[in-house]
Amino acid sequence: MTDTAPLPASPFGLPDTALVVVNLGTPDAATPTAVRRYLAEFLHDHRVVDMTRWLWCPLLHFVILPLRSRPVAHKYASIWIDGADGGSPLAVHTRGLARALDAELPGLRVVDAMRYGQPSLADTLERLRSEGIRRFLVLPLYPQYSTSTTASIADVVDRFRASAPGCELRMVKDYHVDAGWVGAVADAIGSHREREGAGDHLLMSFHGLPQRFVDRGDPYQAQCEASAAAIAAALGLPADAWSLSYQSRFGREQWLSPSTEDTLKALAARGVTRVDVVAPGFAVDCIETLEEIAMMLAEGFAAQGGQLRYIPSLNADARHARALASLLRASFPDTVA
Ligand SMILES: C=CC1=C(C)c2cc3[nH]c(cc4nc(cc5[nH]c(cc1n2)c(C)c5CCC(=O)O)C(CCC(=O)O)=C4C)c(C)c3C=C
Ligand SMILES: [Fe+2]
Ligand SMILES: [Fe+2]
Repeated sequence: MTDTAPLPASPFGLPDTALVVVNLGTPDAATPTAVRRYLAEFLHDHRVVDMTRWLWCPLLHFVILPLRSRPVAHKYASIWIDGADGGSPLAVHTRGLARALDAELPGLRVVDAMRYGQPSLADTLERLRSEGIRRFLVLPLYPQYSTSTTASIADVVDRFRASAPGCELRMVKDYHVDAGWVGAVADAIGSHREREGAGDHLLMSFHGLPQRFVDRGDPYQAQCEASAAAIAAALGLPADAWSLSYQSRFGREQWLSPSTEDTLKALAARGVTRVDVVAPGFAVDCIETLEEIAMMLAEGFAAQGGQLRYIPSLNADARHARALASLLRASFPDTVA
């Protein structure tokens, strides 16, 4: 089949191919109960915490969930989006991006799904199959591949594939240096700099990962570095005008360094007062960007006499949808027109 050949239609004239846009997941309310339910599912995944269950389950159920659910619920409450179409920013923006992609890709049925929580990826695949979909394209909203995130989505896809003979499932692995995506991130940074004036330094902050994962072969760190270098090159930034750091450490073991917090302290100590922070690993805004960077780290930097300006994620921006649509056309030329 060529790039431009029409998709075979289902008996009802609807597309028989679905694009499932998958994100991590998020609580369905900013309450300790909902956060506990979400964290319990997330932190039970062996891809995320690989500690032996004998040790991890008691620690999770009797220490982490009781201690963490309430303060984390307060954090979610501080960023929650009100209104009929509201909710956790990660859910709201993921839904919005799926709608924007649906408009870009008329031959596909585009839906959003979550690895943890609702709408569950496993249930979504099953529902689509019951509605006649036989071909599935899966787009994890992680530009950089990690076993803790992308591979966990692949686990669900593999399980569904094994249970659904006759269905074809294909998945994007990563898009960390995809030219369209790099251009969209660079454009968003460029627009911010035009509007607000360029800061003295651009910090690209990525979600962290235990160092151990990288030591055993996870390509995540190398892909974050390649993404940051490509974005800086697209903006024409000299090496001393930007840096890369890792945020959102969880637990006590060694995570990737330098941390975003330490990097901001070092910049303040060097007399850098105006820092623009962007988070290119987060396709959409979430607790880690809106609460951790734009609220907590910004407050900490202000206390050191500086000004931190957070540049929002691409979210449901048309540039984002166009870049991902091109990526899908290039990745699946026989299916995406
Ligand atoms: C962008 C890529 C991500 C990687 C890699 C990643 C690894 C990773 N995360 C945790 C623990 C937590 N992460 C949490 C939130 C969270 N993580 C990502 C993305 C990546 N995580 C996103 C997009 C979010 C936001 C979710 C939202 O609802 O807005 C949380 C929950 C919040 C909290 O309790 O602080 C935890 C916990 C580990 C352990 C890990 C790698 C092993
Ligand atoms: Fe358990
Ligand atoms: Fe995380």
